[in-house]
Amino acid sequence: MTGQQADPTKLTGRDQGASPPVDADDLDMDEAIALASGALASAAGDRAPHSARATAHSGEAEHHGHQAHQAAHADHEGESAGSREGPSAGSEQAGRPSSDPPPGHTTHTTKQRHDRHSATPWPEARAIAARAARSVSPPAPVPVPLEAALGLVLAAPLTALTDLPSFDSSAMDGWAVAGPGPWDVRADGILAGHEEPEQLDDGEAVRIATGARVPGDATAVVRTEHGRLDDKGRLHAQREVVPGQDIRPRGQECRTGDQLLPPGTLVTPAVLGLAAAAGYDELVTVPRPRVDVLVLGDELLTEGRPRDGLIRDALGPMLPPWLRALGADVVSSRRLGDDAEALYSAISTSDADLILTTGGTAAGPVDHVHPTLSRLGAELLVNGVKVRPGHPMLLARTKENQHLVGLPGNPLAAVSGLLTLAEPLLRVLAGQAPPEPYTVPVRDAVHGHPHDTRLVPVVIRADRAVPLHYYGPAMLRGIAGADALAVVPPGGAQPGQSVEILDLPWALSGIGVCFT
Ligand SMILES: Nc1nc2c(c(=O)[nH]1)N[C@H]1C(S)=C(S)[C@@H](COP(=O)(O)OP(=O)(O)OC[C@H]3O[C@@H](n4cnc5c(N)ncnc54)[C@H](O)[C@@H]3O)O[C@H]1N2
Ligand code: MOO
Repeated sequence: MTGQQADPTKLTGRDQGASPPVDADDLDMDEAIALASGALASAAGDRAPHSARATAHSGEAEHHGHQAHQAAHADHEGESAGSREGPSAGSEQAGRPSSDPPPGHTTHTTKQRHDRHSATPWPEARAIAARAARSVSPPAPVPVPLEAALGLVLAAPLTALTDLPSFDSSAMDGWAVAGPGPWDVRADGILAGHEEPEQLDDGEAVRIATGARVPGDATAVVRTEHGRLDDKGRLHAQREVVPGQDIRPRGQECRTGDQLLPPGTLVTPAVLGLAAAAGYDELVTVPRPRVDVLVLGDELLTEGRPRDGLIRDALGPMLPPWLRALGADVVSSRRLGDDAEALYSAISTSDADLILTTGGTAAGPVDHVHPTLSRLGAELLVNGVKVRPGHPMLLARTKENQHLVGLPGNPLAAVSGLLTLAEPLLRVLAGQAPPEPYTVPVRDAVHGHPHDTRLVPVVIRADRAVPLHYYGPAMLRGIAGADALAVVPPGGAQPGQSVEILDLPWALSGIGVCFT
């Protein structure tokens, strides 16, 4: 990994030796119920945190366990009780499968809720997101000056506008020679950028610089260090001279009209260099998909320390640069609080290709995303995904050529939604080919969810994925030190088992390249 100084796999201070915090979503509701009813009593013996979760509604969970586990219990409880609902609502939830409507909820709300049975499997959710983007009418390609094209994708093949090299040129500093030596050396030399030099006759040589035009009839270039001038000023080669040596013939790299790169190529610094060499001043590119980010939640502060039950908005600072790294143009990023009208108005007036909301995807009293989509007549393409964290994420078509990805509010759950739904969609809209999937064996056992895929922050060390601690849905501590997310199948992964890896955009390319 580039530029990483600290090793996040090493624990320090009082965390030393602590086992990874149990994730808030280690169990699904059915298992929690079984635990609560004692059916899994023996399993609960060595999984104390889980049994604590099953009784979370009684308020005991917060007092179980120690150190890092305590934070995870709080999440556990939060997950089963609903992040903005009180303890009694929690106890309702903890006692029934998530597919059952809790008392007091309207049928409308119940239908909007995601449950495990209607949730989309993780690989399928990604495929649906990519397909949704392919259903959009492709935008007109735009010509962009070279200096603004980094990170965009070529909308047309990069075709050579010239032969490269465009003239026969010297590969070395030395003498251009004609015929066998020794050679009489002309008085004038030839530098790069000079006009066409005079022809050489057999037995003649001329001083030449690297990159300069080779005179017609020159048969080779003799490097400075391989030639010697005698006292009459004649040049002698000190090595055998092979015809054509150190001459770069015109068109060696390409001929005018050759395709140098196909459409869909990401414009990297090397592509900019090649394009310039091949004669381009601007490149025809796929316009960046335009994204509006809407951050929901009355509890969010934009500065200072958390206080009075308010917390810092972690997603406002995180999502725009991450989206840019995925090829998007973030047109706006706004905080709307928990205001259903403001959300309705922001979505209905947006002309972005993608609207990204954060928070408000669950069934709490101020979770307005589902009702608003329903009011807008949006088509839900994905309503919950079998992935932890982040299972309440959603994808909707809000109008022709416009989609909305609803990210759950828990920050790591939001990352999961970003990589599961927004990334495949944006890649297609941005004209990028999907990255070739690859797997890496995990170094340590990774705890899995019984039914769902789990995304776990990892660092790659010696060709092994090392799972990081602090991967609870509300935690960014793990992902902030990670190279990638490991895709852990239902049931978990054993040491040495290969799992798919989702790279984080900055881990390979470095921050300067990917965030322009
Ligand atoms: N009854 C149910 N409650 C919940 C369920 C469920 O299935 N049934 N799912 C839980 C899961 S899992 C998640 S994830 C969250 C998703 O909730 P929302 O998308 O509605 O998000 P909020 O309730 O608005 O927030 C959740 C949590 O995240 C914090 N948050 C929100 N925005 C930010 C931000 N920009 N920066 C930092 N933290 C943020 C918020 O304060 C809450 O703590 O729902 C569970 N509940
Ligand atoms: O636990 Mo949720 O799955 O935080 O997204």
